[in-house]
Amino acid sequence: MADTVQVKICGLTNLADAQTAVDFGADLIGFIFASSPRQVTLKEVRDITDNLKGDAATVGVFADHDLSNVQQIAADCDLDYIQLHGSESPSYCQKIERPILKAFSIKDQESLEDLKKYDVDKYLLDTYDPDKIGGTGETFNWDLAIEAKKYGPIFLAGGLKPDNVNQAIEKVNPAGVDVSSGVELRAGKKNYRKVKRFIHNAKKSEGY
Ligand SMILES: O=C(O)c1ccccc1NCC(=O)[C@H](O)[C@H](O)COP(=O)(O)O
Repeated sequence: MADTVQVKICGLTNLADAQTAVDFGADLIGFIFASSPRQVTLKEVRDITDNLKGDAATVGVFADHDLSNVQQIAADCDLDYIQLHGSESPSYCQKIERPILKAFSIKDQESLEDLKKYDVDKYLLDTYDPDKIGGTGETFNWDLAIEAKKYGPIFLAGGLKPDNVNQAIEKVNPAGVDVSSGVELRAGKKNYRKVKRFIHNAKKSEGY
């Protein structure tokens, strides 16, 4: 049986969607401060987290932001994790005083070379796309994710959906799975049936 897998629902933009994800059992919920159709403001995230019931960890997603900007937002929103989704250096990551999910765009074997330079809490593997840094809706070769586990705990992202998340967990046995577009009605608005099925199917792998 697979180990306990953490489920992160990303790209949340409003309280109703965030509360639904938490109520269905999400372990982490992600808010995108990077440029994205799912981008949120500090005020929007404060409004969500101030009113949210439950104990999911909150994740702020940034890409090549000024360090001081990240630290300020993290403090103002009391974020539990910082997800760095750009080309932040290892020394930049060391300066963040909160647990880090460092995202890596995976294209081929060579993409894994970057991981060995970083000492972070979690390695989030996402699909390489020349035009998007996240939310691609596309999977990558999961054999590379299996190989990446030698560097530390990985979160598998990229093109996961209710219908393939169980297969992904059975194959890769990651520390966590992450989804954004695969559980949406449209960019920035979640489909509750898909959110429920995604979390159910991910947790099913643990024998739930
Ligand atoms: O989702 C976005 O729009 C996004 C934009 C810029 C940086 C990061 C972004 N998403 C971060 C995530 O953690 C997503 O969940 C991850 O990329 C997977 O997305 P998807 O393939 O749509 O499930």
